[in-house]
Amino acid sequence: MTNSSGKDVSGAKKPADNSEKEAVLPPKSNFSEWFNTIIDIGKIMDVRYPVKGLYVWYPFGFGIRKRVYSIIRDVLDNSGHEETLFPLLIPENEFMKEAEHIKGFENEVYWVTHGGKTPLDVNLALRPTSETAIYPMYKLWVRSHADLPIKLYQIVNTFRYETKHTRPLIRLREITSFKEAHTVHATWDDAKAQVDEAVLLYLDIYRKISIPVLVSKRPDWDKFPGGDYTIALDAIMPDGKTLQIGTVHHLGTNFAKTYDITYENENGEQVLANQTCYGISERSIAALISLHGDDKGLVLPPVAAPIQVVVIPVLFKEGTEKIMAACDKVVDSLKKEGIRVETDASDLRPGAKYYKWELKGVCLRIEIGPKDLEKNSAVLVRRDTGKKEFVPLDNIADEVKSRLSAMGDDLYDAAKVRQNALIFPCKSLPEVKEAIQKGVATISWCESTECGKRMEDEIGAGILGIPIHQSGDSGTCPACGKITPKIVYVAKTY
Ligand SMILES: Nc1ncnc2c1ncn2[C@@H]1O[C@H](COS(=O)(=O)NC(=O)[C@@H](N)CS)[C@@H](O)[C@H]1O
Ligand SMILES: [Zn+2]
Repeated sequence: MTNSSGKDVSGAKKPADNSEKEAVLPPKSNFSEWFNTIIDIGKIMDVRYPVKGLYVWYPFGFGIRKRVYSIIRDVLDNSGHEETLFPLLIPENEFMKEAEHIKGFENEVYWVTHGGKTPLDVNLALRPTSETAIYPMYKLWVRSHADLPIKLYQIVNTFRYETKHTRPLIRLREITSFKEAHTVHATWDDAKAQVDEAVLLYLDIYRKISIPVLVSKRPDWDKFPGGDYTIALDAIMPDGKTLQIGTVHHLGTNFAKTYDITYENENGEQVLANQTCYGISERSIAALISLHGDDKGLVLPPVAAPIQVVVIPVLFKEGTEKIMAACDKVVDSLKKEGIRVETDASDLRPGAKYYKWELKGVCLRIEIGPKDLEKNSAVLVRRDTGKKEFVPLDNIADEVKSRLSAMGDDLYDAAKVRQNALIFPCKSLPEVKEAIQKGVATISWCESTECGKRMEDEIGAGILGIPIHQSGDSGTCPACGKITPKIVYVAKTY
């Protein structure tokens, strides 16, 4: 792609024409290459869009997103939240209130300065997150105690001029699937209760898509700009680095002061409101793909799989009609149960079919051949374990349903075992340094900033957070030797 002066601006890899062979998936042990390849050949996102940090959803990948985000919507809608939509463009004067007081996003924000050839009288920011779009409206909406709490969320695209290495699903400049909730409360404690609820809701969402997470309080120097404190959910990726896949921020009255959000209490006084905000992005999909995938490709929990079952007729010269009729009957009975099922009647060899559908993470494969028909049975193969079973055709729908529901739990349990195997309790900083090459270290910390910063400098990695569930056993802070009951996670992060 070239710009008006003929300069090649694509910067992306040359478009692969159809003749180019599909890339071969490397083993998952080479995680970085595995991830980049599966995003491409698994038809999740097309990374060739000619703007750095912006990517295109393939329909298959979008099918995964659609299911994950319908789970997010269900959990939020069933916990007193209402979905809405605020504008994308934010006037400079409102945005700069945040920049003066809170210094959050002024280095990451994109600006719109013209309408066509006409310079705008006020520059407009593309929302990097929507506090500065929403809170001037909250100021208009919040008059009295009776207006509280407000619990709204939106699922929008946001824009951040990320200067670190951009990657599809993990670090984008256009975050295409940014679910942001913004709540308003009468007191600091009410907002704290909302933070606690939001953490539980996020745990529920991630449990539903079989993702185990670490929950911790970010150190003060790493909290959300303008927040009182941040609770974060991190997934341990297969390479041992952590990916922040959700954050919940207690904002105190900081933004209410900046945007003058006050309510009249029972005594007729004007009181500053307390707020929270909490976000999830397409990193949720990155974690889903990364934690469950294997050397053969995607492994998708049934709730997120665009195709849950593929029926494969094993055809020979004769008996084709009978086999196809049996396959159609199976497909009908599964569709009646709301199961997402396809038949692969293509002329690919069976082995090539297995490869194709395993790559796409289809949860269950059903094979029906002449011998199966004679026994009125079919072969069922689970994608996660590869386990092969013969099941009677008569109640195939129940057989499939029971395996699909077991698979979601089994995927979670297996991922939880892998996560725990990547957490290394340490007693000294050299041990931590070694442990974070493989996963997440735990170490005692007296919680003083000075010790925390010293530890980070010596380790060459950041304190990820203070686990919200602490064992309570005491240890000694490796920086000052003080006895402390607090342990922290230390990890390399995305
Ligand atoms: N460049 C990015 N690409 C993809 N996801 C991102 C990016 N930046 C942040 N996220 C995700 O978005 C979540 C929320 O972002 S945030 O900055 O922590 N929090 C906020 O913006 C608050 N306003 C809550 S919505 C993060 O936890 C992270 O999972
Ligand atoms: Zn200390």
